[in-house]
Parts: sequence; C-alpha cells; structure tokens
Amino acid sequence: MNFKRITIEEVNRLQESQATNVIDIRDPQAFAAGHMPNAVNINNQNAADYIENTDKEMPLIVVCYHGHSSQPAARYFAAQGFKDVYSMDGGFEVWKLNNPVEV
Ligand SMILES: O=S(=O)([O-])[S-]
Repeated sequence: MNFKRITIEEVNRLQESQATNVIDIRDPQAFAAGHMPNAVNINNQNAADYIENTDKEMPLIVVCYHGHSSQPAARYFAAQGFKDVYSMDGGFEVWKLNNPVEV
C-alpha cells in the first residue's frame, strides 16, 4: 500500500464525510503551540505504540510543517498496514491560515 497526497480542501471534505485520524510529526514545541483538532504528535518514541493501538482501517492524515517530510512518513505508515494514508500538502503552516487550530 502506498500513500496519497491530499490538499487541505480535500482534508476538510474528507473530515466532513467520515472520521479520520490525524498525526502531526512536527517537533513537540511546535505541536504545543498549535495543531489541527484531534491531532496526535508522533515521534520515534511513540510511533510503535500508535501503530499498535490505532485502527488501520480509518483514514490516517499525516501532517508536518510544509507537506514535505509528511510524505516519507506517510509511506512508512502505509507500510505498517494503514489502509488509507494521506500526506497533507501545504502542511500545518498553510492549514493554520484558514482552519481551526487547537492548543
Ligand atoms: O519538510 S517540511 O518542512 O515540510 S516538515
């Protein structure tokens, strides 16, 4: 399985139509300063637990700063068995301009 790239508009549409999981791979300080609603901050320490304990049938959206490093991360999660994995183009830096931010 591979991942797909998704625009922020498409993320909004997807989240209107079904439940999704969102993982944010930015550093903890950046995450603490603001993140997408319901996002989980994932790093090398907690990734294995997350993979073990998360429903792999639910769409998984991977978010970073600008939508670049989320692509290899999305590929990794797809390889771990997640069925429907998306890398969000533009990343949190674009998301935060027009979308809800949780702290
Ligand atoms: O590579 S990144 O700046 O999109 S995290």
